[in-house]
Amino acid sequence: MPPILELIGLRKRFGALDALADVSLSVAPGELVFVLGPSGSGKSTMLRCCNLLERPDEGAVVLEGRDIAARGVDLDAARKRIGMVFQAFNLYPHLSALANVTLALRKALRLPRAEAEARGMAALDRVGLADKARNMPGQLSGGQQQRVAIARAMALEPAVMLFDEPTSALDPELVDEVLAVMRELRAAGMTMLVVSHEMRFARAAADRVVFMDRGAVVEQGPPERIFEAPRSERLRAFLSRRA
Ligand SMILES: Nc1ncnc2c1ncn2[C@@H]1O[C@H](COP(=O)(O)OP(=O)(O)OP(=O)(O)O)[C@@H](O)[C@H]1O
Repeated sequence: MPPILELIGLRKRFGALDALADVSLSVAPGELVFVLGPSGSGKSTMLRCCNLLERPDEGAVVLEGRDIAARGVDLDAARKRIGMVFQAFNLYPHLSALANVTLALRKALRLPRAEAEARGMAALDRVGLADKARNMPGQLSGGQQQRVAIARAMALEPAVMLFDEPTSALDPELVDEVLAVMRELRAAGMTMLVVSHEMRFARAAADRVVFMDRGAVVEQGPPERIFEAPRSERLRAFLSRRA
C-alpha cells in the first residue's frame, strides 16, 4: 500500500541550529508510528512540519500523494486532513466540550449546526465522554479534557492524526485513560504519528518505533526490536538512561 504520509529529506534550521538535518519517514495507512528521542532531538519540529505549523526549509511532505509543503498549496484544505493533539489541550475555556468539538466542524467543514452536533456527539461518545458533552473544560479532569481534544481532532475524520506528547501534562493517574482512547483509535484503523515518552505505550501499541537524535532518524523498527535489540550506540545510551 502506498504511504498515506511521507516526509522526504526534511531540513529545518533555527539560526545556526539544524533542528532537522535530513529526515525521511513514511507512514502506511492504519499504522501507528511512535517517535522517541532525547529532548531537543527534533521530534516536535518534525511533527509540526507534517501539518506545516513549521515550514521545512527543504524537503517534501507528501500527504495522500500530494506535496503539501510545495508553494501554492491550499494549506487550509490540507490541514483538514491532519488532526493534531498537543500536550496542552488548547480547549476554549468558555465553550462546552461539545461546542469545542463542533466549532472545528462548523468552521473547517462548514457543517450545519445539527449535523456538526450529531457528529460531535458521536466523537465524544467514542472517547467515552457523551455524558460530559455540556460540561465546560474547567469542570473536566485533565484526562477528560485531553479526550475532548482527541474527539475534536478525530471528528474531522482526518487521514492522519499527530500526537505531540499527549500525556505529558497529565497527572500520572490520568495518563492511562488517554492512552486507552489512543489504542481504540488505532484499533479502529486510524493512522497515527505519536511523539511521547510513554515507552509502555510504544511497546504495547506501536507498529513501528522511530528513534531520533540530533535532528535525524537514527534507527527505526518494530518495538520489540528497538527495545530488546537496539543497534546504535546512541539508542542504547538513550534507553539505558530511561531504564
Ligand atoms: N521556534 C524555534 N525557534 C528556535 N529554536 C527552536 C524552535 N523550535 C525548536 N527549536 C529548537 O530546535 C531543536 C529541536 O526542538 P524540538 O522541540 O523539535 O525537539 P524535541 O525532540 O521535540 O524536544 P522535547 O522532547 O524537549 O520536546 C531544539 O534545540 C529546540 O530548542
